[in-house]
Amino acid sequence: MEFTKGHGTGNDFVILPDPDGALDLTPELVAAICDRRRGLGGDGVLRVVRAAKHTDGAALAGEAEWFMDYWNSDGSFAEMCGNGARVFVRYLLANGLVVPSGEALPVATRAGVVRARVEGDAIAVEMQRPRLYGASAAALGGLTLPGTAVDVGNPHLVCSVPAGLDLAGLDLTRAPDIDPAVFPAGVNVEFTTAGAPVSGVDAHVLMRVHERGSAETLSCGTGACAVAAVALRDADQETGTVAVDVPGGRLTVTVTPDSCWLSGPALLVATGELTLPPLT
Ligand SMILES: N[C@@H](CCC[C@H](N)C(=O)O)C(=O)O
Repeated sequence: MEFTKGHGTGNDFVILPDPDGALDLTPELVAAICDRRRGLGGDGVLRVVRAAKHTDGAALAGEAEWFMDYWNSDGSFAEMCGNGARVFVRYLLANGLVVPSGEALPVATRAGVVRARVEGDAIAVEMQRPRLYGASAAALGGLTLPGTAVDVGNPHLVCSVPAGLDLAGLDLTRAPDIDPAVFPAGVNVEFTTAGAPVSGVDAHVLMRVHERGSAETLSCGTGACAVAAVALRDADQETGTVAVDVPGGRLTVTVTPDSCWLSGPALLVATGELTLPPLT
């Protein structure tokens, strides 16, 4: 079957066109495709399916033609993927599946319909406004770091790394320990520290992430939104623009009274033919 590979700030996805929902995608198949040695490799899979043809998208078919069926690299589902949505829109545009009209382009997801617009080389997606809902902590390598639980359609825990501790030195080769009572469905854990001032933004933070279902990735769009919301709260601001530097590049997050725009590069890098099932 045909595939396209794409990424947004190094968060990479295998894109599978399946307009009529005919593909029997299973957790095992997704994990095999995302395997970086035996498969194509990716942080996740984006299946491009008509909303009307997918059980999780059918109720949204009146608002958006296309449903982003997002899967993590371990074969689990997630409600939302910010970088995935941006790459998904790049794919729709590149393949003539949506017509740019000057209006924001709707995409159905498990977290509802998001809207996207092209901003020069970047794709911006209007996400739900991050909701900060409590305190928790993550433990790794003998450290316990306090953090804030944030809902961006999917769950996040944003932990500030204290001055004197090297963000780049954190060992994210294994998942941080989290409180399953707070996060019964697991959580994406972001580690942040302040960056040097950048003109034109209200705050600048550096971020690394250990994603639920995908391990450490070079970037996480929903994570950047969560981190931006926490940075603004810490600056006593309800709204504002935050530059979030991730290992794969820079994302810009603008929080308004009722929404959150995530912007950054979204690129398609390859197309080809995938032999299914690559399960051995
Ligand atoms: N990388 C994504 C988030 C993908 C989903 C996440 N791993 C989860 O399970 O919630 C992004 O860019 O937002």
